[in-house]
Amino acid sequence: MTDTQPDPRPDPQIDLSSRSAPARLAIRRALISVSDKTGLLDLGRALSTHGAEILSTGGSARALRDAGIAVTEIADHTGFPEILDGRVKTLVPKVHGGILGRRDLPTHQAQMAEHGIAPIDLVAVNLYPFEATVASGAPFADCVENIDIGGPALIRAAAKNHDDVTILTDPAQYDALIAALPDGGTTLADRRAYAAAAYARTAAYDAAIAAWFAGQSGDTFPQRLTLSGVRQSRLRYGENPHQQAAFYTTSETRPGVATARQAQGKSLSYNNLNDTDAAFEAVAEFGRPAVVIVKHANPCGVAEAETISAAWDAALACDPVSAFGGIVALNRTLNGETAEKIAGIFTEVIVAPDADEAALAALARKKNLRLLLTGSVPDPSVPGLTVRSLAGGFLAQTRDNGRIRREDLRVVTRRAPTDAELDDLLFAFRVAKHVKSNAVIYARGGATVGIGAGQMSRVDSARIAARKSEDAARTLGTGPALTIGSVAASDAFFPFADGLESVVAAGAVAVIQPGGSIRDQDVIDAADRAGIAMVFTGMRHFRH
Ligand SMILES: NC(=O)c1ncn([C@@H]2O[C@H](COP(=O)(O)O)[C@@H](O)[C@H]2O)c1NC=O
Repeated sequence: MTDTQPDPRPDPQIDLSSRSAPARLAIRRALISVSDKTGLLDLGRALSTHGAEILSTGGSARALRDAGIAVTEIADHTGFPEILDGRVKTLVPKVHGGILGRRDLPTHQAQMAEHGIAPIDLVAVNLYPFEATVASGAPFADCVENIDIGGPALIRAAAKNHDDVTILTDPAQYDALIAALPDGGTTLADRRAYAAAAYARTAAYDAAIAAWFAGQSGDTFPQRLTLSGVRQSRLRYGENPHQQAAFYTTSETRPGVATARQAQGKSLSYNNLNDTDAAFEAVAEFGRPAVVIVKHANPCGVAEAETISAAWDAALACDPVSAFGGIVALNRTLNGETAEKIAGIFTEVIVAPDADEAALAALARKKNLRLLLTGSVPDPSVPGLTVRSLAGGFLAQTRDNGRIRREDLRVVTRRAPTDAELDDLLFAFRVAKHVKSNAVIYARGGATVGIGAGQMSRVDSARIAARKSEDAARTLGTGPALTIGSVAASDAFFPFADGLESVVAAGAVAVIQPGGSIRDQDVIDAADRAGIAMVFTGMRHFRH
């Protein structure tokens, strides 16, 4: 569940002696104007029971009245009708004066009395569903009409005058408010927490509107970009125990860690979330049943096969030592047979679109193992933005949704790859996209047999991948390293022939790489001398 409640505990650093605000604020008059009517009747009933007069706008007033709760239409209170199809309902001095007038200032009190303005002690507002309207693909005019004007004005006014006014912006806050009524109302600490949540809400709302407008004119990188998220959980710690962390979700509905249902297991850590995201994005690249095992955000085994169980076997065989304590992502429903096998080694997280009954039963014994079910798999070709912070700012870029197909490849060597080699080359290059640079991948038969990740030299990545393949062959007792006769993928071009010569030395018989180096011809000549096939993709997949 989304963790939207403001933390009502006062921050010890904050001076709560604020002017003459009472310890508890009794609510004599409340203004309710909500689009999302969830919890409205419970709130209205509780306020009414505790003697509050309720003012309310059209639809909210109707719902309250229909439930038998006493309510005054805002138009009757202000003496001014709701006009312009609801564009002006509460934007009148009698409402905003009642919210903004300071109770501790005699001048404010005198002016309020002079103009017949009654104080409003609580404002409960949630906004026109702009984000949901946009997400539904509604026409431009409908989206514009769903930009709430009066609501944010009420929220901002009430939050500003939090000394005297309680502001609720989310039905999830109603229970706490209802519980505070018998105690005499909200505390100043409560109201400050609600005010913080209120400004965060209007900021996020305006950020969504700004992003939508920028998107309408095709501007992916507007002059000012506001990131907005809702805290889904506080994490026990960050990447390391001395770091604090929390998980925020955005409005993006891409299937993955943010939208998944956790079917079992301990709570997810910062590293779990990061690695699971990496694993699930990688496994989504493949059309056939596929498994990706990730350690420290890098795949240590990837395979596709006729069945998900066979894909697991092949992915594990790539590097069974590193797979210990890994994150396992599947692009098909987890079945009992595969679940039994995965549970056979220590696994931190399994993420899959779904799991059948047998799988759930098989994993139930492993109480700590986290199982995330996402419903579907993300589409790797869908565009989107990714961001990363750095000192003094953040970098934004479009998601790497590049996908190389067979027809994009250019054969640059005398020998052309066979059909089977082409399949493996494309497979290996898709894996390379999800391995930190410099990445060199060896693959055969739809499975990785050696992964070299994150090295400063491409030659080192090639050698490390080959050595790991030898280690795996030794561990599994399968004879010589499986790189012999494999294909190799490089995420970026070989700047010199030495990288290519390394993969040839490891036994690769076909290579896929972007090309584009000024020394491409040296690399092609080396490939021809070795009698291997090589294709250029024209697309690089750096990943940092
Ligand atoms: N225009 C106004 O003065 C105004 N005052 C409040 N609203 C919004 O009207 C909605 C509630 O309307 P109703 O109670 O009629 O269902 C709320 O989402 C509230 O944010 C307004 N609508 C939009 O701007």
